[in-house]
Amino acid sequence: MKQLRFGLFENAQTNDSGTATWRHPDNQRHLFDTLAYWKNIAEICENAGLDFIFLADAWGWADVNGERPDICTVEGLDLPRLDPAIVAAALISTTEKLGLVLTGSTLLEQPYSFARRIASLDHLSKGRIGWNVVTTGTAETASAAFGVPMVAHDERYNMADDFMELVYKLWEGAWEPDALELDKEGRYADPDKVHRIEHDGPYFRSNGYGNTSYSPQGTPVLFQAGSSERGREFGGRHGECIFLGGAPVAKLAGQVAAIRAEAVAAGRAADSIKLMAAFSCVVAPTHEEAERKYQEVLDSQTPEVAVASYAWFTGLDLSSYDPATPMTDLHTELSQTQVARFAGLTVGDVLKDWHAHGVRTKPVVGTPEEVADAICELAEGADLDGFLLTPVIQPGSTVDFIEQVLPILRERGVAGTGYDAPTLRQRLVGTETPVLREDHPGAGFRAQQAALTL
Ligand SMILES: Cc1cc2nc3c(=O)[nH]c(=O)nc-3n(C[C@H](O)[C@H](O)[C@H](O)COP(=O)(O)O)c2cc1C
Repeated sequence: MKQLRFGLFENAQTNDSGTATWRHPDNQRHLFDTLAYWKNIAEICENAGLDFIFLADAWGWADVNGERPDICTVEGLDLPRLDPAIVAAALISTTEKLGLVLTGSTLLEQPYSFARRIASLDHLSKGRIGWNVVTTGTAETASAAFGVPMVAHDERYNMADDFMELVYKLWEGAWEPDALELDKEGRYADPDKVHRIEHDGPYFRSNGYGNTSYSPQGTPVLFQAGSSERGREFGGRHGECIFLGGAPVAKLAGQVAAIRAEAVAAGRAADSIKLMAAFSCVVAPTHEEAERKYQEVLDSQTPEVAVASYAWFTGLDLSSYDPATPMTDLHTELSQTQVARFAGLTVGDVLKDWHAHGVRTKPVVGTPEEVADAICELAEGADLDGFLLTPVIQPGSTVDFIEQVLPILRERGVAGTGYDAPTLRQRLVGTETPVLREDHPGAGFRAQQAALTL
């Protein structure tokens, strides 16, 4: 079995994933707006040799028929938050090896300023930055807040393709990797290695010089998680590391095969994309204790959150449907994944499930051995490259995994023991150098390459 990679799912918000576990007495996430919280989490991850912290993000809020229900404020469901790029910047100086992956939206960001911000982080962290490319599932309220037009689901991916082309030009083509000479007797930089870029796309335009020089990784490691047909096509083209929601092993295996096929269709090697499934666990020395711990997490949550939370992700007000309505009758222009994953269930079933887990899958509840077995079965059965640990409470869930489960996986030889390469891309994608593989479409925008094809 291959050596698995592990990242930690985090969110600069008191709750995440559409659940509201903040009331749990051991949950420290309500301190998310303090540097002390983040330093502690990052230190725990780095000491354990986890590959990265992933900072999710969302824009907009829960909206039920034009109103943000008071329950959202009472439970801290959707707001307030911090900007993950700022959290990542703060953690660069408190860590040395840990990868820092942040979420950024191609609907809401401006590519030129976004490219500059990411390159700045990659320079300062010496190549530890990843970008989770999202088209924004919660688009309706977010577009209202940002004052930009709402764009339909599949078109958001066309827009994202255009965004990518422009940022590749800036990251890969504007400054050659060896443009800076830093010779005090000679030149600071070589003018022949600094290029104007031109982009006149259907959605974005830019004409002129890049604002940042070539950063250690050039393009940050590209993460993606869209699972609709169009989302998968986008991921197969651009993604280097793709997150999958947790699912039964057979379904995951199908998703993995479909994504690898998309990569091949885009002219890339099937194994150039690393697949990581979200994984949640509640672990304790005995099975009974683990079940009791999990029940405490469920009991800490208020059921009324579910309607508002589901509406936040999908725009659908489940309380307005008969509970017996099949989920296959519903359609959304927001996150289609959050409707499709419940095919075969009714609206009533989903409300119950959503209260417990939100967008998260049901945790594996059990002893350290049971959890390690579940990880190995999933990884082997679905040909996964790693897992994104999604904690139910923080830092407790993370510490439990690190102290109780990780040592078993290391003993079995399926988890690495530390940082075996300097940059995030080398560790995660397995490249020899810190930059994009040659078969990645972004590599085609390198200045040298462009010159060769002229
Ligand atoms: C592990 C994981 C993490 C995700 N993190 C975010 C996030 O931080 N922000 C976001 O807007 N969407 C996030 N998503 C949602 C996906 O980016 C995507 O919008 C969703 O799967 C719907 O895909 P579709 O638009 O192709 O239907 C995440 C999905 C998964 C599985």
